[in-house]
Amino acid sequence: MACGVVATHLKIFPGDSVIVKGKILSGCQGFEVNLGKDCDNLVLHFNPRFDCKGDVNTIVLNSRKEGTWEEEKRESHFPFEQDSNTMVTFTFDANEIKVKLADEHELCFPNRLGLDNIEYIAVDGDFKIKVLKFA
Ligand SMILES: C=CCO[C@@H]1O[C@H](CO)[C@@H](O[C@@H]2O[C@H](CO)[C@H](O)[C@H](OCc3cn(-c4n[nH]c(N)n4)nn3)[C@H]2O)[C@H](O)[C@H]1NC(C)=O
Repeated sequence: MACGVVATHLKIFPGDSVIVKGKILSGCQGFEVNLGKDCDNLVLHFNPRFDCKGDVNTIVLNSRKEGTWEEEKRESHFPFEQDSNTMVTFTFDANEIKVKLADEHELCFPNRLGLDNIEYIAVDGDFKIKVLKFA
């Protein structure tokens, strides 16, 4: 997997959104967007998998607390194509993170860590980030 982009010391509060735009590389096995406090405390690990770790065309979502993965959620709605551009919007709320995919489909993931702000974002995998926008 490519070594991606990391942004720290952010001040993302409830009601704020992060828009990630980029290109899914040809032959992509998977990519991930991680949001949270730091790399070991993630309120959301968003991990579309084309074909890796036993998953095919599945979005794996999870949280990570003090370096330990918690219970995964899986989403079979998979509007991603290799060698194409995509956009994902993450809207942070005190109780959950709303994820809007490029086809307007929305997912929700609980704010299990109870974070009242997000200061860390990391994008990694077979993905070339083009835009990281805060709204
Ligand atoms: C079936 C038996 C065991 O279950 C498998 O267990 C794997 C290992 O935990 C799961 O894969 C991990 O799933 C995680 C999300 O739950 C992550 O996607 C993880 O890859 C990313 C990753 C980040 N990090 C990491 N280490 N340190 C930091 N900061 N980040 N380590 N791995 C994957 O390696 C994998 O998703 C899971 N599969 C199922 C079906 O549950």
